[in-house]
Amino acid sequence: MKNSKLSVMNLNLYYGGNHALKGVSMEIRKNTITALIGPSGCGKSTFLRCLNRMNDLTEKARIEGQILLDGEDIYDSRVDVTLLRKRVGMVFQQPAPFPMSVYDNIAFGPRVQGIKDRHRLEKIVEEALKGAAIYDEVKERLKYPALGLSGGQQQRICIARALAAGPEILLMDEPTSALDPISTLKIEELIKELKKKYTVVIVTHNMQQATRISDETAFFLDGELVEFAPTEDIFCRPADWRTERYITGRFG
Ligand SMILES: Nc1ncnc2c1ncn2[C@@H]1O[C@H](COP(=O)(O)OP(=O)(O)OP(=O)(O)O)[C@@H](O)[C@H]1O
Repeated sequence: MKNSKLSVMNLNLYYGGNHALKGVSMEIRKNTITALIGPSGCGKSTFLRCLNRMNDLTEKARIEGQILLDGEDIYDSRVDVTLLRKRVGMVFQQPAPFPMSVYDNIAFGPRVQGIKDRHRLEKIVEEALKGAAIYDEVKERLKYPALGLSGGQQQRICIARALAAGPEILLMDEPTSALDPISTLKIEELIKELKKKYTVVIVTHNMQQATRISDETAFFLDGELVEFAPTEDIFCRPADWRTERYITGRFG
């Protein structure tokens, strides 16, 4: 497919005897926002974690199928998983900055990568904070503890931390579910801005959020990808009766 960033082909995932993803295939296009929706336990987070091999950390998770990133299999044994996770960054539900200053939070990853030069680090931190639309709010407070910021600001610090690694794809697992409506809207605006540079895949329980920000929506049910289509089609003219029941609030 033209502009494909990630191609997922017949992906199955088992947690021991629990078949959590069932033959999922999907093309995720570059510079788009893809929303993953579906009832609790349908496999959204599991699917998201497959995209940067976070499930490798779960001992009993077994995967079959293929995921290609720019045409290359991310599960190939020669893949450097640390590098993969640099290319495919992740933002979680609970904003969880490290208990250190704003500056050190962002510089943490680059320092681990061996960048020591102060000017270079300063530039990376500034760029990442600007990219996460939080620079103006914290530029006078770079030495302050990140945990002293509001929840919405902390989440943008976490996004900045992900950006500092220089990713191509951002995976977001319900990034606004712990935030108030104003902070949520700010993060949504930011995500729409981020797609100019990055490819975004976001799990959300909030269907309005999916309609507000995503280009394409994937509806999961019981480990199966029921429907994957442009967001407008999913919400205005779903092809599958199960999608229709879900988006009209009749189950889930
Ligand atoms: N680490 C794990 N070990 C074992 N089973 C797991 C693990 N993580 C998820 N599961 C199981 O896999 C299935 C899918 O869970 P997953 O968390 O991916 O769903 P979800 O759609 O993201 O749910 P939610 O919306 O509640 O976060 C569920 O049956 C869940 O119990």
